[in-house]
Amino acid sequence: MTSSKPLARFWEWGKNIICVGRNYAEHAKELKNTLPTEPLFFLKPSSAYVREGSPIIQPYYCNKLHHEVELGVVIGKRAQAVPQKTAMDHVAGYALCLDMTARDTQEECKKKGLPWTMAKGFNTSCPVSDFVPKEKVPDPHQLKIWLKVNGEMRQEGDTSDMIFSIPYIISYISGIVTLEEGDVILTGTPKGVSALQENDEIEAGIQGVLSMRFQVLPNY
Ligand SMILES: CC(=O)CC(=O)C(=O)O
Ligand SMILES: [Mg+2]
Repeated sequence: MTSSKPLARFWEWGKNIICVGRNYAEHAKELKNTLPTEPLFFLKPSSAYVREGSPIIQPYYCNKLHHEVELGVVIGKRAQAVPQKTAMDHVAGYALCLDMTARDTQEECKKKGLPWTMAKGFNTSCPVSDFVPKEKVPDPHQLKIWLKVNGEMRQEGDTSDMIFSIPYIISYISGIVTLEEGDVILTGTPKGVSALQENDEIEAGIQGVLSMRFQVLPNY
């Protein structure tokens, strides 16, 4: 197993950000989406990363910027078509991630049958926490993740509610896209996504593990 030490700065490596969508039934329901029969996934460029201390910038074309709090799984060892049984051997640790979404743009893309890159992959669309080595998380399917906006709770989810488990997701994705050390898989958001305003303060956390803060700024 590769040492988890260099992964403490996984967000600087220009690695893949792979996002699973509709992995919580209640969230799929709130957006009136159907439930997937296999993991639905899309990519963000690594320029989407932003760290605490820097703001989330609302894209100029977006009038409905949504937060989606998600558990990130950080890959520690190359995974190519791995079975579920050994999938967790490829995990180095975890991070809290936000899948920032230009919801109005995504709705337009869906209507026109276009890819979601402008809606999901813009600069600062992937705020991330510090890296948490897997030894510090006894069971990643028993974590409470939450997000507040200006002190008000908007999202409270439990990773036990994920439709597809982490080993299943790794096995499925790695059969299509080879996963490399430093790649991150965002595992989908629980219910409670909502629109943000300029200057809103976001605080999000994994209960008992860590929390992080970000401010939303306009693009000018
Ligand atoms: C409908 C979405 O935007 C999918 C997604 O990113 C999620 O469920 O998380
Ligand atoms: Mg998402």
